[in-house]
Amino acid sequence: MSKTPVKVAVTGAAGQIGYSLLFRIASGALFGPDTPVELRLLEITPALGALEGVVMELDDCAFPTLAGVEIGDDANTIFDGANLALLVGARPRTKGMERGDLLEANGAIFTGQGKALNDNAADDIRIGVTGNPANTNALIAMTNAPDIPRERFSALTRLDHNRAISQLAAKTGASVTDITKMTIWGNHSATQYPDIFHAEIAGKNAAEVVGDQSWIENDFIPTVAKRGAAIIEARGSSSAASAASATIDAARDWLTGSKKDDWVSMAVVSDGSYGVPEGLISSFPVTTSGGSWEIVQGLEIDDFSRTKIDASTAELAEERDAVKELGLI
Ligand SMILES: NC(=O)C1=CN([C@@H]2O[C@H](COP(=O)(O)OP(=O)(O)OC[C@H]3O[C@@H](n4cnc5c(N)ncnc54)[C@H](O)[C@@H]3O)[C@@H](O)[C@H]2O)C=CC1
Ligand SMILES: O=C([O-])CC(=O)C(=O)O
Repeated sequence: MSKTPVKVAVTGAAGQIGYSLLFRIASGALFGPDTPVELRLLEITPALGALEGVVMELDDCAFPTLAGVEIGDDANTIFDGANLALLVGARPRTKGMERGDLLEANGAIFTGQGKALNDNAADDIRIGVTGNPANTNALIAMTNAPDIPRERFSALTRLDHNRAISQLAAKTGASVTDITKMTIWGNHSATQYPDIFHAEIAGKNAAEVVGDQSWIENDFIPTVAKRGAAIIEARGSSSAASAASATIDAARDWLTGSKKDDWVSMAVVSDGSYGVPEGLISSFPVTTSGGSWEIVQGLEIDDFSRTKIDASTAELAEERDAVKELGLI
């Protein structure tokens, strides 16, 4: 293992997601056992003490793939030379809050971080945004990083994608590995549209296998879309280990490629495909390869799906207008 380490920057590293995410990255879950990783961890100043404790634990794991750790509260320093930036740091919502409530509180973080990435990251930088409201935070960071190609930014809807696969597997008795071509459209919010009309279970159309439109509309879609709130209700704090796992899945597939005859859901900048307004960061079915993605084309969208996609992208347009109003983009 003599390769140059991949520099992975993680923000909000002392938070709950960070506590799961860092150990998985350090142990090779993202780049495999033969690629050393340097972690570059950003936190706000008051959390640096706690972050030092996390670094002590990372040291204590003696991970063969962990080549070094740098911590700090200055984004310019931490993003210096980063090849991958996972922007997790943001205030999570608590009971009773909707994601919209976080727009102002968290949006401001992403202007500064977008600029710092623009000025300091490596030329091959890829940026994944997990911190909520993830799509609009990614839009803010992208807009504030004019020198970084727009397709290098994505927001996390892989957790929703994984949740949708899990729910469909439970309903049909299929194994999660039999389920392919799941799609999350739109915003990582309660308006998202988990779509099984193009999904397959062991090669058969998933909606036909289920054969129950009422379950799709009244059970599956709301369960997936409101899963984050259900976890907050049950746990008293928002999903963390599953969010970290999805953050890894998303980055790994982006960099190493999606599986043959399958696709993944990623929120990426719209080129107008499927009527999603150009420039919004919206979730699509995408295939990936070597750090690039392509929106899957040619899927038939019926009236039911059209209405759902339009509702979620209308919410994204409203969020974009709100952050424009706040001067963040
Ligand atoms: N997209 C998705 O699927 C999911 C997103 N999330 C979101 O991820 C974010 C993080 O969640 P948790 O780790 O549970 O929250 P947390 O509150 O445990 O940790 C957040 C950390 O971010 C840090 N932070 C705040 N401002 C920062 C800044 N300017 N720079 C660097 N670090 C900063 C805080 O000090 C804190 O340690 C939240 O916005 C949450 O809503 C959570 C679950 C799923
Ligand atoms: O719902 C929340 O606030 C946390 C989150 O994004 C999720 O679990 O999907």
